[in-house]
Amino acid sequence: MTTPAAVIMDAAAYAQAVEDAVTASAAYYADGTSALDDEAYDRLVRGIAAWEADHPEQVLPGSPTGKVAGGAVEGDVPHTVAMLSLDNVFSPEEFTAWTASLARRAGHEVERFSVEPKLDGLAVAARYTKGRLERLITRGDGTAGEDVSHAIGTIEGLPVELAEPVTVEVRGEVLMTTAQFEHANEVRTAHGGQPFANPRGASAGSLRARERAYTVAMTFFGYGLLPLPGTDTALATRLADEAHSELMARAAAYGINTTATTAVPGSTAGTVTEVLDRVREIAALRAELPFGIDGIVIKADLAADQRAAGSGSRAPRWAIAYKLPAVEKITRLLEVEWNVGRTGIIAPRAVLEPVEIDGATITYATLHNPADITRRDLRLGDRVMVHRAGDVIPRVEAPVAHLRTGEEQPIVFPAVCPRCGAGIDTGEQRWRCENGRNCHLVAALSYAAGRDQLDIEGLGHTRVVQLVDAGLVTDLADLFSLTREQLLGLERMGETSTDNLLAALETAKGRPLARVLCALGIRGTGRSMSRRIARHFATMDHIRAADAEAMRRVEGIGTEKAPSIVAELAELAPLIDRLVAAGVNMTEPGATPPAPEEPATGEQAEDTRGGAEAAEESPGGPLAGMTVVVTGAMTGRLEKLSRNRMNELVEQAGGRSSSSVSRKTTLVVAGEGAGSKRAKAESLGIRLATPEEFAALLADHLD
Ligand SMILES: NC(=O)c1ccc[n+]([C@@H]2O[C@H](COP(=O)([O-])OP(=O)(O)OC[C@H]3O[C@@H](n4cnc5c(N)ncnc54)[C@H](O)[C@@H]3O)[C@@H](O)[C@H]2O)c1
Ligand SMILES: [Zn+2]
Repeated sequence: MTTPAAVIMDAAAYAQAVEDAVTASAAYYADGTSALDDEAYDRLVRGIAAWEADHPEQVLPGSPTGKVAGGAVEGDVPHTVAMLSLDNVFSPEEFTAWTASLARRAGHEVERFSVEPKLDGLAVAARYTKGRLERLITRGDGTAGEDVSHAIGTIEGLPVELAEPVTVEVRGEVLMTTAQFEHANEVRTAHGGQPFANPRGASAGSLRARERAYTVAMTFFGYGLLPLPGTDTALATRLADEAHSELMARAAAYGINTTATTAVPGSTAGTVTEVLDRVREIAALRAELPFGIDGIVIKADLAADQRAAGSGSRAPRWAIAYKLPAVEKITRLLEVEWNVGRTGIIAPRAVLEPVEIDGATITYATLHNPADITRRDLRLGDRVMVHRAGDVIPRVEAPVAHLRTGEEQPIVFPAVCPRCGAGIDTGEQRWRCENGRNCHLVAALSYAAGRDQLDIEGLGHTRVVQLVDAGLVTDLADLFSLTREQLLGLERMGETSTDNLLAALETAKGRPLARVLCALGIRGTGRSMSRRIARHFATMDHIRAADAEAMRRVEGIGTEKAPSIVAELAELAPLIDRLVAAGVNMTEPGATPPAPEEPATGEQAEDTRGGAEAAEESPGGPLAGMTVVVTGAMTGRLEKLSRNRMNELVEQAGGRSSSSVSRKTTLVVAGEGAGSKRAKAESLGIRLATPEEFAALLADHLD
């Protein structure tokens, strides 16, 4: 699994690629503000390397290939021994091939490897004189680094004073744990700064920053220990001769933090198989680690093997990075959705421009909670760093703030529960619908009682909440078994309102099947779909008897929707049974059930389908075969009818209701103030009717 290379066509594209890579690299090491994610950067550098292999005479001196930090970083403090990068392998095969070349250089099979996580931060050298930390230097270009001694004392795991008064250089990685990163961005944005895109960038930026009004914590993990000019001879000899694993134990004894304190401690292995087993173990733990790793570093453990293998100018030959797939990608934040969970927690979710991370296409990512959005200063349209490791739900790490265009928009937080419309308890970090666990039920019942469904007068949102809170109603059917006594027992429920509500419930039982079906709130079936299903099947029994195939005969129901509707109806069976028992109407006025299907195949099946449709419409009423659009204000007999009721009427009269005028439209009912739809109908030569004319046409269907 090697990152594919960018394709470079000519010298001009090559020069541009070199410039882009160096710019990205400089930003990456300086303060973590590269415009590219690692995968994009690696692809670019591979493209550069491929082009250079074909055009060796045209290699530009500024090329990043073969250099530590891509040649983009400089320093003025010379390193005693070069601080190199690492070569990479991406598969067991590549790793095995590397051990073969290592054996050739060492003159024998290497029999002891050290295996450590490859920590994703930045390398530093810490110089201790007589046990005191005196100087901290970045890797720089490998030969000289930058003095960052101002950070001494702010890095956990890198003590100012060692447990022994030794003069040594400790090398290791400075990084931010996930918690440190979150905190750093919080502090930073609170000080008016822009958030860092990811922990690696945050540690690079924070380590180099001087004279900030605040300090943020970072963590150090040592992975190297070597003598300095002032080291006493006996110790220097031991440091030169000890195995890597022994040096790590020594560093830990001095008080330096190492991977030994983590869930993925460095270990040794005797064979390639053992190494690969350990690689798999570490990789499997990656998603749960409190810090980022981007691979596993395998080193020849014994000093003699290391010496025999030697080093190149960019990387040692005795160590290799077994790279793991990238877990971070930059993409765009398109939208924020607010979902209400089972317990009423209202959780934001990021809708992303689809991005592939480690083989999976990511479209959604968690945003934890509203405070998190504020803390990260996220905006709609932001380029964001998305993190996904293993099966853990992808998360938005942070905005890539330096890529902002100014077009980004603030994220609007909901003022009421997006599901049931109740107030939101914003007292905690995680917002919660005031209806808590009842949110779903309240939303479902309020919807069912709504004007376009069962139209139960007197059963508004507040009343629903009251009934649910009192435990009187746990589903739709319970509404119809409410007693007078129960209702009278509720607060603010007098005799009159009780009687009115009971009467309204009685009326609701007689609503057409389409509305009852709609009240059930089956996913993907709104008002018009419910009407079509009800008209097609005529009775609830026919609907329930339908399999996916039969369901698909309803206009507008495709292969995906049909089985899900059938399955949901099956789930609702007990509820529907109880509604039937309560006396709720389960037939659609004016509709006739479909003729029983004759088994048919191929073209014949199509014919049967056409026949079924024709049969559905033929009993049809005055609007049979017509597609009707209603627009403008209704008057006369139609004045009080909602648009939904109008559409319902159209369909009861055998027509199809539509909301937009097209060539398929056969009639436009244009009331007062009908604007563009009327104009369009006129331009297309479509028949127009006034509300009065239409009422006359529908006389039989108006009550
Ligand atoms: N996004 C960008 O714009 C951009 C630019 C430049 C580089 N990069 C990324 O940086 C990487 C190359 O950087 P690099 O040169 O620092 O090399 P590297 O990160 O691939 O490997 C070398 C480094 O690994 C670190 N390391 C972690 N754990 C270690 C351990 N246990 N033992 C030894 N070393 C350990 C050390 O810091 C060492 O310097 C690539 O993955 C590239 O994608 C990205
Ligand atoms: Zn709610």
